[in-house]
Amino acid sequence: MRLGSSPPVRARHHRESRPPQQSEIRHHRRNIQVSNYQANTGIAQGVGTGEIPAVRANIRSVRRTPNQSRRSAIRTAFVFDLDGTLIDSAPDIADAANRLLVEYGGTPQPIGKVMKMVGGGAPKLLERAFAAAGLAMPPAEEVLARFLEYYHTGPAMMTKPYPGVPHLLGALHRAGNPIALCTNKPGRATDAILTRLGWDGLFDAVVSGDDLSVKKPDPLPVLAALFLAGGTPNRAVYVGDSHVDVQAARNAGLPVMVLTHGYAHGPVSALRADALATTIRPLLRLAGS
Ligand SMILES: O=C(O)COP(=O)(O)O
Ligand SMILES: [Mg+2]
Repeated sequence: MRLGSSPPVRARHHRESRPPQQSEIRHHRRNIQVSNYQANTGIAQGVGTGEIPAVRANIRSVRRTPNQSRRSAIRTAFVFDLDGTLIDSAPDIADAANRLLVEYGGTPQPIGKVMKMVGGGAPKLLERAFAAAGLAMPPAEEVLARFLEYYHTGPAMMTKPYPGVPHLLGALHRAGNPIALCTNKPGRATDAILTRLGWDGLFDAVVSGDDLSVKKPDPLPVLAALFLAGGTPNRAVYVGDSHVDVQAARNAGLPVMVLTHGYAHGPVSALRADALATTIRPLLRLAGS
């Protein structure tokens, strides 16, 4: 369920007349989506970066509970990118993009090339794919809708978590570290992938590429994800794979670690991240910290 549409599925607890059970409250609080946040605060789609203080104030006053504040205040928060960081999603993305290129009379592009088009959101990917195929770009909305039709038929057919990722996320979740997902991938595909991987309820907040009026590298999605998850910038780390992530983290004032297994466009050393890692496993040391 995205911003601006009907209430989020997880808000169903509000409709029940009996008080929610403790287990439900926990489940609900651990699954804060931007759409819940918008419904509860009245902040509409179209917020700009100048409104970050308002975002912060609203989240603090509306979302936090004494318990959750105590828990999050003493734990390092993690904001994760999705594609190329937690999951190797390029095979399914390339498959959908190539089916689209063929539909428009182009030739399929090798997966290695498509990988380098990922990171700036689906509209950017499509611009790059049509340019690589030597095709004139059709109207952006039309081509995005067609791409998503293809992609939604199986967004996690070949997509897999990178080694160590499920273990890390489980450890952070159990240890009480706030964990947020901040991806430029459109929300419907994000949700489908999380479900397919069995990750529903794992993240404390999920902000996707079409949840807000701006995407990474704008800091707003990063900060919204962080605050919604119960974290604060002075005790948080961003984990990504591309220049978009490094820029977004810098803009949000967060330290950034880059995983070298992802979809960076050039040499990862040129990204000037605070840390580079070949796998996500080193972060295990921070579980509970
Ligand atoms: O859809 C994209 O372009 C990238 O998604 P990401 O932000 O999870 O890397
Ligand atoms: Mg990425």
